[in-house]
Amino acid sequence: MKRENIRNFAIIAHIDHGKSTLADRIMEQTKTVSERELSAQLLDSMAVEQTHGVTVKARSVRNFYHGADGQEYEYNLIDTPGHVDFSDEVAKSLAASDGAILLVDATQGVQAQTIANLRLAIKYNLKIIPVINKIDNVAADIAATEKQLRKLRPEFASRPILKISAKTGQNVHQVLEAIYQEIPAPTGEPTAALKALVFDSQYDPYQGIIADIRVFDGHLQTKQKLQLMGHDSSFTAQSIGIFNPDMKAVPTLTTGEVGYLVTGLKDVQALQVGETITTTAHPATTAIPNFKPAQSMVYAGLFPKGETSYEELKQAISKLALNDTSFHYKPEQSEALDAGFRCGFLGIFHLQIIKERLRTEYHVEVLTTAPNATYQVYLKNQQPQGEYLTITNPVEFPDFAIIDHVCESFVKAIITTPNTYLSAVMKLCEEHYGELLDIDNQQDLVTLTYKLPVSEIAYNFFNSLKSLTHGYATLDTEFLDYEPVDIVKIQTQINYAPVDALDILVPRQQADQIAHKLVEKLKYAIPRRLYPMPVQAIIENKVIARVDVPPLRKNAAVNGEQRSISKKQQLLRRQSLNKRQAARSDIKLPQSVFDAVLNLDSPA
Ligand SMILES: Nc1nc2c(ncn2[C@@H]2O[C@H](COP(=O)(O)OP(=O)(O)OP(=O)(O)O)[C@@H](O)[C@H]2O)c(=O)[nH]1
Repeated sequence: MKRENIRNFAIIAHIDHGKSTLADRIMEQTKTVSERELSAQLLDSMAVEQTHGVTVKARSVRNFYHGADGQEYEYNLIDTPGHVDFSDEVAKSLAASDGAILLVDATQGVQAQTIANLRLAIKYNLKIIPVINKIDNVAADIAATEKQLRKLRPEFASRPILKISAKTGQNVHQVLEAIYQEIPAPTGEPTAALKALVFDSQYDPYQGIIADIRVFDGHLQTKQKLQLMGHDSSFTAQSIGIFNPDMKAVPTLTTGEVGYLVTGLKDVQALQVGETITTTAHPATTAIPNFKPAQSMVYAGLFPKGETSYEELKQAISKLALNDTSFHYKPEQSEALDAGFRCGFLGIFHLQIIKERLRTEYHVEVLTTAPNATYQVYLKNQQPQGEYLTITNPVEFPDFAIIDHVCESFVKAIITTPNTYLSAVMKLCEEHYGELLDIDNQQDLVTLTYKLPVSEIAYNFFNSLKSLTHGYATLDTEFLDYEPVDIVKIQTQINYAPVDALDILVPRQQADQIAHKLVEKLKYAIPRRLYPMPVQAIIENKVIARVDVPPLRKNAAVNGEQRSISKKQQLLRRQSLNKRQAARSDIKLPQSVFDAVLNLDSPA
């Protein structure tokens, strides 16, 4: 296909506004797939996507469209996820696109994620086509949605705004026409040295790393010797192809085209998303400017559970990380849970999705510890001045006696909510030490901008926000800066043995209250033994709270039964023997224990 007739575009929208449905309709109307094949949403093929009904991974599909101008066009469509926790995926899709269809659900109007995605598209300099979806729905308020959209950007004020139903296919042909008319053809030099951007990748046990690429300059052929810009290592293009929507091999990918490259590389670290590929024979001189991978907001420990071994978890995690650039990991050794990984996520929902993907795609079971934010710890008499420790794991939090001060990451939280829930949302933010930065009214919607400590939103904030607003509010976060906070560590001992995996960092003001709640929750979460087990919460070497996990059977020493002294002594000896054997080593903690820490906000 000649370059002038290629269009690379993404569909961006708020969650559930209909991106995947529109992608399906486009594939159907361009005859990429038949109606029958579309019975299941094709692009959301991952098991976890089908269970949740959301798109987690971006997908690219090549379609051919016969325009009303008589020409044939190659449409490379990239489906993107809409959840706030996956904005990194959206960024990757946009880095490979020249234009974006901004889809807005007429029953819901403009939402926070519509605005956040629009911001990203503008950052990548994309041509944006605003489209109103779900016009067939009886609850659709097309006029109001159009009014909101027109206010979003000066260029939307007077341009035509398409109104479609992705479900019925009504007016979808107008979108197909607008794509070649409005989105520019890719630029680039077909005769220049090869420059291809890796915008996604996955791991195949037989074929190694398969990279999703866009060719920016030159062309790529099978069996070509390739290298990464800035690296010495080289590899051969085992095969190249396109998604149609399944993988289909092609001999060449030329300037502007999107497709896949089978690298044969078996080391999952060998190729990172965002890198530029060139040929060893005629290497390009400069790399394609990289997009910035998102910073991890929350960290949690992932440990093998049940039948899963450490090695299996390691394999699964490294392959998954290749496929998800916003997921980071490093090995961790816990006294209570043994060998595992410290992992960084964009948010709690991201953590849940990773956990499920590990289970459904890699068949490994994991235990996750309570998530925490990142802290910068400045020590007393620190040499050289201004140096700090970066703490992503509460276990590594230094002794309070040597700490000078601690800084925590803060985010800008942009919350869009219907007006009716405004006061409830503001109350929630204030309870979480939020500082109101901005408030913006758009008809029935209010967009609140708060500065919030990450630790406050790392736990239940998102769930509370959703339940307060019956699911209507949206949350988008952006890293701001580190600021001083007064943080202490709560350590937990079960049966006098410290359980490092239960360490949590909390604001000093709330520490006592949290310590009491924690032991109360643990009392019911820890599996019982034949003898009572004390659970203690310790802050700065002082026991702040204590409960006893009741024994499975009554204690020989305290039950009121009439027994001979020698019988009681015998029982007591046996119990104390049990206790000594049990202390430290064999406290097996189920996931419910860590969930208890996670749900400290809810009543005991
Ligand atoms: N009535 C009506 N429903 C639609 C239309 N388009 C999509 N839907 C429905 O809206 C829901 C969400 O659609 P999806 O296409 O999965 O939305 P999405 O934006 O891809 O969602 P995520 O991948 O989770 O971000 C589904 O139940 C669709 O059937 C439409 O034009 N009309």
